[in-house]
Amino acid sequence: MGSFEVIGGKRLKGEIVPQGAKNEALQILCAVILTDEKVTISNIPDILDVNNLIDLLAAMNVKVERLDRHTCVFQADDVNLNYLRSEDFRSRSSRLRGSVMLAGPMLARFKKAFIPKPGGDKIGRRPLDTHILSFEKLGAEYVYHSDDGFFHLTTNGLQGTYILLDEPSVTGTANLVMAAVMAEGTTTIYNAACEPYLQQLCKMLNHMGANISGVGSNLLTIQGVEKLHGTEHHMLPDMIEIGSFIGLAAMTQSDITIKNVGHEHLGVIPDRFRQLGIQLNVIDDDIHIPEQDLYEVKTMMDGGVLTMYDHPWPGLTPDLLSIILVVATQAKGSLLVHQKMFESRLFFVDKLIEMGAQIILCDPHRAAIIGLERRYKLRGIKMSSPDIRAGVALLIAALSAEGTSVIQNIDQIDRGYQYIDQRLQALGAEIKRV
Ligand SMILES: CC(=O)N[C@H]1[C@@H](OP(=O)(O)OP(=O)(O)OC[C@H]2O[C@@H](n3ccc(=O)[nH]c3=O)[C@H](O)[C@@H]2O)O[C@H](CO)[C@@H](O)[C@@H]1O
Ligand SMILES: C=C(OP(=O)(O)O)C(=O)O
Repeated sequence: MGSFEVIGGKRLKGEIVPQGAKNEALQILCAVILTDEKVTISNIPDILDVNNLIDLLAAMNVKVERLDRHTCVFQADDVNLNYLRSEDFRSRSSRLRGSVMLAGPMLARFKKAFIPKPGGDKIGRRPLDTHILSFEKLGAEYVYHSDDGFFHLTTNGLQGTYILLDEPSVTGTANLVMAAVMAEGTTTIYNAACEPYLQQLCKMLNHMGANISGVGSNLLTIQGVEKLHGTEHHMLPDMIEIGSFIGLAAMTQSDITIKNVGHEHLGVIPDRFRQLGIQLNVIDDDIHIPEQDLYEVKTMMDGGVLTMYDHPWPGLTPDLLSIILVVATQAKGSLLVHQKMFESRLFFVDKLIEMGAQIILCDPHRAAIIGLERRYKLRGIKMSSPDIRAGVALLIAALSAEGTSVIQNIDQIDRGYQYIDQRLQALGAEIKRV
């Protein structure tokens, strides 16, 4: 597996264009199975997870025509149902989390689905209960095969009903919505996740002939339709990449403009970075981060230490907490990061501590960061990327550090960040793939 060698301490300068959104892409690509007509998707990020899902669709016998690296035409008019019980399907599905969302469309269109153990970040327990219980409420039956970890789902026909989700799972809501669009009657989903990824999915499904209302809220009403047809869909910019670039600019004292960010879809993200004291200028649809010597973390109104925690949309996504944490290491002031959703996502702070950061890992969910105020730089070290966002947080730390760092296991970063070494080189970073 490859590594990045980074010589840190350089200020960067220039413009960067965010890729299409990874987590939107994973939902949208699964939705192409809902019709036998052509679906054209553009602004597809050229990243490992998404390319693995495209290959998986092709292995299911979905026709895939790549017009360019970011645009594909899909046609699921001859899906190979037998393939879904194969070892190859199991092995390909286990490479990414998003593969789990093939189940909803399969149930809707073919009345059966297989869910092998999905892959994705190892950041804590990631149960599938919300997915399976929702399918059951729509009228599917399941058998769990403990020998190979497959869920096998079948139905005689899905029936719309009222479903109160036990938690607003992102992929669980997407799976349920895709199952319900062709169910008989009305499905009401309360406590639905409503991230921009899901808003985009619902928008695309409505263009395909679905009847979903309440989009953007946690109460979705879906009138089942008999058939969906082809459409065209353009992916939003990746809000997690945008947040990562804001953090990168601040931490490396760089002057960076992030182009075409889709500001109206970023929710609280810009304000969370402003609370860290980072100056952001929104110019048209770009975000400009000027070179800043120091940023000072705000306190609570009563003077207490600021806490940043994750929360389902429109709260702060957990996927940006690792980035926020690394940026706080050089701030003036202190921050408490509380990662509520995942219990194994903060252990990478060991590496930051080894680099010289002042962090106290209070427990698996909470880390207190005492900003260094740039009194001294972090030191470059050899480290390994445990998951996608910790990987990028460590990369940001390495770019700001004194000396050379080596980051191993960069497949984790390539899962979600497109051509990241080349795009950082274009900003003046000294990074190479070794
Ligand atoms: C492919 C994809 O889209 N992955 C994203 C998706 O994963 P994914 O859809 O797998 O994550 P879920 O939304 O299901 O939940 C993630 C974890 O948080 C817990 N949980 C969830 C909601 C809640 O209110 N309270 C709570 O504790 C769940 O029990 C679970 O352990 O959403 C996560 C949460 O935004 C993101 O980190 C992932 O990047
Ligand atoms: C956790 C993430 O991804 P996945 O759900 O694909 O593992 C992420 O994108 O931060």
